[in-house]
Order: sequence, then C-alpha cells, then structure tokens
Amino acid sequence: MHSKEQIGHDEYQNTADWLMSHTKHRPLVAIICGSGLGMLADTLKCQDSFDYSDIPGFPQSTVQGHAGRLVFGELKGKSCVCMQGRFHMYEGHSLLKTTFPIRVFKLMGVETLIVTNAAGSLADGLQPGDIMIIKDHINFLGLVGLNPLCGPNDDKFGPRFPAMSGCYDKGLRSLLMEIAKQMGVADLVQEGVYAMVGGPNFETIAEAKLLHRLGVDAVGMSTAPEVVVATHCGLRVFGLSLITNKVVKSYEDSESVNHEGVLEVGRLRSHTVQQLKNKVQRTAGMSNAMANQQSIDLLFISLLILFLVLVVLIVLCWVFRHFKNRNLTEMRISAGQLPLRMVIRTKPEHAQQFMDHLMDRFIFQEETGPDCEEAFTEEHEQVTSNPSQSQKVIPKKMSQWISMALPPRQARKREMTLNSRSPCTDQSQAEIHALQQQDEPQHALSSCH
Ligand SMILES: O=P(O)(O)O[C@@H]1C[C@H](O)[C@@H](CO)O1
Ligand SMILES: Nc1nc2[nH]cnc2c(=O)[nH]1
Repeated sequence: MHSKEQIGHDEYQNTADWLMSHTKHRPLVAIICGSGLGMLADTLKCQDSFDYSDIPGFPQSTVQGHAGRLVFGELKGKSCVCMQGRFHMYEGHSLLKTTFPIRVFKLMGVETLIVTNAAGSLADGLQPGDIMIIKDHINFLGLVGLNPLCGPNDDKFGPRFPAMSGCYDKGLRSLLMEIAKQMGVADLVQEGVYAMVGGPNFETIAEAKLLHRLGVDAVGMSTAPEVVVATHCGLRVFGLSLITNKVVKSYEDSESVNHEGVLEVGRLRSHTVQQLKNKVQRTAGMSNAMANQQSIDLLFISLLILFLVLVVLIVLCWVFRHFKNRNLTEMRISAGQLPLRMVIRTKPEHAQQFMDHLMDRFIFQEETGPDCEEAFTEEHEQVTSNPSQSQKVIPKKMSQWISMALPPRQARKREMTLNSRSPCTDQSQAEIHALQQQDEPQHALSSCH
C-alpha cells in the first residue's frame, strides 16, 4: 500500500539541519506525547517551540489532543525535544511519514526515545488511570506487512533485518518501577504488553476477546511503528501507556469508549505521568552523558595502566640484563678496514677457551702503513708459519682488535694488580703477564690498555 513511498536520507537531514539552525538545544532525549498528554512538555525550561506546519518535511497533526508542536527545552540542565502530538496511520499518513521525526531526532544526536500513549486495558489488573510500563508490543500492522521499514533499506540508519527482542530498555523499565515505589505510586504502575491496531475505530467485543486471549494487556493505535524505526536506528526506547479505559469484552457490558473520555483521563493523570516521565528522562539524559564520561575515564585509566606496565617491564628487563651480565666477561672484537664489531659475553673460563681457540686459528693480515709494517714484519712470519705460537708475540697488537671488560669483582682485582705495577715497562708487562697467566689468564690480552 505505502511500500513504494520513499523518503531519502537528504530529506531527514534537511529537517534536522533546519531544526538545529533554529534552536541551540542539542537534545539527547526525545519524548512523544500520547493523546491528552501534551502537557508533558510544560515543565521544560528555556523553550523553543515550532508548529509542525513551520518545520520543513514534517507531517501535520490532525487529531484532537495532539497540538502539533515540537518543543525543545531543558530539564535539570539537560536538553530534550518533545512532540506535542504524533502522527497516526488512520489520519492518512503513510507509516514512513508517521515515523519521520524519529530519524530526524537520530540525526540531531538523540539517543533515547520516550514514547507515551493512551490505551485501553484488556488485563483485569489494569484500571483506567493506571500506568503501564511497556515491556513488549504486538505490532498487528507489522505482522501483515505494514511496516515503516518496508521498501529499500537505508543502511545509514540501520540493518535490513533489525532485531526487535528487547526493544524496550530493561534498565529504564526497572528504574521506573523503583521510582514509582519511591513516589508511593507503585500500586498504579505495572509492566505489560501493548498491541497496536490500525484504528480509528475502537475494538469490537470479539476483537477484544481475541486480543485478551493473545496475552495483550493494553491496546492502542500508535507507538509500535515509532519503536520499530527507533530500534532500527539504534535508539534506546522507553514506553509508557496511560490506561484511559477498559476495553469492552463482554456482550453484557453496556459501556462504550470514546475519545473525549480518553483525553479526560489523560488530563487527570497528567501530573503523575509527568513526574514519572521527568525522572526517567533525567536518568536517561544523565546516563548518556555519564556513559560518555565513563568511557573517556576508562580509556584514560587503561592507557595509564598500559604505560605503567611498560615501564615496569622495561625496568625488569634492565635489571634482568644487568644481573645476567654481571659476572660475564665481555669481549669486543673488531676487524676490517671499516671495522665490523662483535660483542661476546661469556663466563670468564669460557672467554679463556675462546681466546685460546682464537689464538690457535688467527691469521693476521698485514696492515698497510709505516707503523704497522714495522711492528708486524717479524710477527707476521711467525704467526702465519706457526699460529699456535702467536700468543707469545701478538698480545700487544691483538688488543687493538679485542678488548675485554671484566666482571666487577675481577676488574677490581685486576685494577689493584695493575696499580701496584706502574709504569708499564717491559719488565712489569712480563710480570703482569706471568701473574695473569697464573691468576686470571683470560685477561692477558688487554692488560696494558
Ligand atoms: O496517540 P495515542 O496512541 O496516545 O492515541 C490513542 C489512540 C487514538 O489515537 C486515540 C483514541 O482515543 O488515543
Ligand atoms: N484501539 C484502542 N485504542 C485506544 N486508545 C485509548 N483507548 C483505546 C482503546 O480502547 N482501543
């Protein structure tokens, strides 16, 4: 029927842009006032209100008790937007049009939708004047394919097949029960299932019996399409039905329902509904802001913890390396014209073995330059002809390529030894060499440097 109608993303965006350029309010909560509940906007401070007829793209409200005004205002310093009047399909609007404001609100930054309505009760425990927290709904129109989400899906708003289980926020529902207890009106409030029918006629007795059998607690002519669209685009939803009449479900019953009676109950209970709505609204607005703040705090704390863990790890690595290397001899070996360097850390006794092997196998290349030539001419022949004897003649030259750092304890010992034999004459060199061969033979190569 209406599935060919489409509203482009731009049209929602244009309306959102128009509203944001005409008000400074940036609401996090939107409220839809049901029949006779337009006064829910009365307590808002710093109001900016717009007739629907002045808002580009907005449908018009035609039902008595629906003023047709969009009111922005503040409650305890938090901005919200309130629809004084909603759109029903029975007025001739397509379902897409009836839900048009929801997507506009989403684009304006709204996070929570509070829906209210007037409804007739089927549950025996719900009397006129009672307030039903909507736990779930039956969307009779949706069940037969009349759904505002029919037609091409706008992925920018939500998925093609959105889940609807849990569409009425559990946290806000239990919050309202708590608030009702605190306000001393708990006996007026209970949870239940709302069913939407197309209207505009009220139910026949057979229809009422059917709804009752299906487990419907209250019936009305709105809300479900709005909730479907809001859930599709990720809004948190909270719903309240004001029970304005009992649905006649007995042929013996001579009473009948009418719209004036519905509005009258709305007026009588307006104060209580307003108080309850205000408290939920305050919490909904606050919890959004707090949730944002909390996630920023959480991010900061996580980064701090990460940083501390890194610092501790670095310190541990340093300490570990320090202790691991504490008793090791470090040999730095460099070779080549553009020297390549190698560092070997090992236990002193292994260092000695390593040096022994090195001495046995090391073949010196003759260096160019006058100094080197002189120093090496003699050694070169000996070393290359008999490498195993090189230990006797090369230590002095080798120390240009190999330096050894000693573990602290041994270094001290060596220092003491060297200090007691200075200056470094040929004789003292020979003594030190002999002493080191005896005492700490692995240090012989660097003894004079
Ligand atoms: O807009 P809501 O759902 O509150 O209005 C209900 C359903 C009909 O529109 C009207 C019947 O009196 O009240
Ligand atoms: N369908 C329906 N809508 C209502 N809105 C308020 N009361 C009623 C009712 O009894 N039936």
